Amino acid sequence: MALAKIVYASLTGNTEEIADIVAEALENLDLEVEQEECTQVDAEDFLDADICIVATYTYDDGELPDDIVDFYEELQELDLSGKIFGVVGSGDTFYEFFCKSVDDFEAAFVKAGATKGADCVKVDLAAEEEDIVKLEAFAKTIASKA
Ligand SMILES: Cc1cc2nc3c(=O)[nH]c(=O)nc-3n(C[C@H](O)[C@H](O)[C@H](O)COP(=O)(O)O)c2cc1C
Repeated sequence: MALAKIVYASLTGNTEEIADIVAEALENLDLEVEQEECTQVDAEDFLDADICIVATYTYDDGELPDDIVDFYEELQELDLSGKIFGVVGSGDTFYEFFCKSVDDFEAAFVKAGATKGADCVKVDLAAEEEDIVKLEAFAKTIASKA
């Protein structure tokens, strides 16, 4: 059974809920899923996974959350060739750099040599019905690549 690892950063819960939605959708597609908060893991834990997923919010003018910076820096040093990746996240369209951390993680995965398994999903604050549809489609597409 393919293993999907989801690593998330979340301050007020929106991104954790997004990670939960993706995890449940992947489990319903018969994948084994491990979900961890970003300070509890090392980026190299992705080496055990077939599918590597990051869920992150964006802070202060398009910055990465402090909690996930170490993970982000480690990630870029890895060789993740042969791995499938996907990135989802929450932001707020009020800000100029909406969900920029999602784009930053996409670039980090590409630098690490991973293959994009599905288009990123950016959610405005908490996931609503239309976002859940997008997140489930993300899970279905990425699962089909494993
Ligand atoms: C001080 C502050 C700065 C923020 N800066 C950005 C930003 O630059 N871009 C963005 O898309 N969202 C920004 N946000 C919005 C958060 O990313 C958004 O509230 C998100 O849902 C938080 O996710 P969480 O509930 O998982 O912590 C900011 C929020 C705060 C409080």
